[in-house]
Order: sequence, then structure tokens, then C-alpha cells
Amino acid sequence: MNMTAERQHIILKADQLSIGYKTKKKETVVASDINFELQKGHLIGLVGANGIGKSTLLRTLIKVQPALSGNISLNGKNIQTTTNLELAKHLSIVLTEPLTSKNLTVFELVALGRHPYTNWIGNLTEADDSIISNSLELVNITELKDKRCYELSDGQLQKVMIARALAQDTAIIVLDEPTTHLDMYHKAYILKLLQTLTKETGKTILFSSHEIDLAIQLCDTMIVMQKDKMVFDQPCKLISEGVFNSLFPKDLIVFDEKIGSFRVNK
Ligand SMILES: Nc1ncnc2c1ncn2[C@@H]1O[C@H](COP(=O)(O)OP(=O)(O)OP(=O)(O)O)[C@@H](O)[C@H]1O
Repeated sequence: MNMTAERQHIILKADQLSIGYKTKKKETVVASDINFELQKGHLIGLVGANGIGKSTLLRTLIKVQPALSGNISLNGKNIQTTTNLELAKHLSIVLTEPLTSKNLTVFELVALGRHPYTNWIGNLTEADDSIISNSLELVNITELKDKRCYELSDGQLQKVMIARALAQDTAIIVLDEPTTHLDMYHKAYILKLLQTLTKETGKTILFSSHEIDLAIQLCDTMIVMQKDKMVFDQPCKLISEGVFNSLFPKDLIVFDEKIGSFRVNK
């Protein structure tokens, strides 16, 4: 594959997607007319106000909930026709929900990432061990490997969850709000780590976040969800199109295009 083809490799595509919730009685559309193409090796940030539908979109993309209509394709294949085991070999997920298995050591937790590939008892081969060690190294937590997860800080735990996703050895990693509960430094650290991983491993990483300023600085492309529309483009293009100006009511914060960041409207 030549470089141009490599650069244009579309790994995940949403086509006329409509997302939301359906019961026997009614259908609630959270967002519709969603179209984007995620490229291999890109870092993609999904942003938008509280309650706009970011988690709903991520859950739909990872097939945890069905789309109301439209198509999602993974490497050109409709995810509807993909089994969950097959999906787990292409796409790994990092959610922010509290861990139920905090008694596990860091190594054991990261080893769970090998689940789609191990037998039913979860026996690890030498190759599995080396992938786990490599994942710990990539996020710089090798020295934590024998610690129990309940002994970790939120920032350390987030790195462990990313290492688990890396151990799953998938082309795509999806993270729902990976910087929640972290201080300013660690928010930047985690998002920068995700950027480094896309560059070093060629993985495609999609994350939702309220850290719009950081996402603008670090992402290759961004998905911006708004009430009436959804836009997908490079951060600099989104800025020049004035997309961030209309994200929130202007009474309190405004987007300063010169510095590419929000500030308080004093
Ligand atoms: N299980 C559910 N059943 C019905 N409606 C839901 C369900 N979960 C979320 N919603 C609704 O869908 C809409 C989008 O919610 P979602 O959690 O996707 O937003 P979000 O952008 O991730 O928000 P936040 O930034 O606050 O996490 C909201 O109006 C919410 O009330």
C-alpha cells in the first residue's frame, strides 16, 4: 500500500445515521443525519454540550445499542452483520464506569484485554504475555504491574484501562470521557498519550470529551455535536467556520478564534 492510500484508509464510517432510544410505544431521536469517515491512525475528538448525545453515539458505534436508522461500517463491513467476538478483535472500549474488579492486579486487569483471543479459561500464551508487557510499556506503567487496582489514583487507573484496550490489539479504540476526574495536567497527559499512540501504533482513537481546548490542539479531526446539526472536520477548519462560537450560550463563555480557546466573557 502506498502512503497516499494508507493515509486515506477509512476504518469507521457512519452513513445517514440516526441515534436514540426506542420503546414499544415511542421513538426518541437524539441526533440524526450523522455522517463521518474516520481514518486509520487518526485521533478523533467527539465534543458537544451535556446531554447532546455523545455517549449515545459512542454506544451506537460500538453496537451496545442499535441505530434507529442508517449504517455504520467497520473496514467496509456493516457492523450489523459482525459478531460481537469479531467486533472485539477490531474495536476496544474504555468506559468511565467504576471498575468491579479492583481486586485484580494491574497486570491481571490488562490481561483481560486478551480475552477475545484466549481459550475459555483465559490461559495466556507467551505471545499474550509479551503483548500485555508491551501495552504496559506503551502507557508507561510497567512499574505498577503488581499493584492492586484499588491502590491506584484515578489518573493511574485511566492509564491501566488504556493499556487493557491496547492489549486487546484492535485497530480502533473508543473512549467515553477518558479525562473525567483528572486534574489539568493529567487531562492533558492522557489526551497527549492518546495522540502519541495514534502516531506510534497507527491505531485510530475516538474519544468523547468536554476538554474542547485540548481536543482542538491534539486531534486530527473532531466531531462536534450540536442541537440541530453535527459537523466533522479538522479543528482549524472548524474554528474558521465558527463552529465553536455556536456551541454554548454566549452569556458566560465565548470562543476566542485567535487563541483557539474558550474564555470567560467578562
Ligand atoms: N437509556 C436512556 N433512555 C432514554 N433516553 C436516554 C437514555 N440515556 C440517555 N438518554 C437521553 O439521550 C440524550 C443524550 O444523552 P447522552 O448521555 O448521550 O449525552 P452526552 O452528550 O453523553 O451527555 P454528557 O456530556 O452529559 O455525558 C439525553 O437527552 C438523555 O436524557
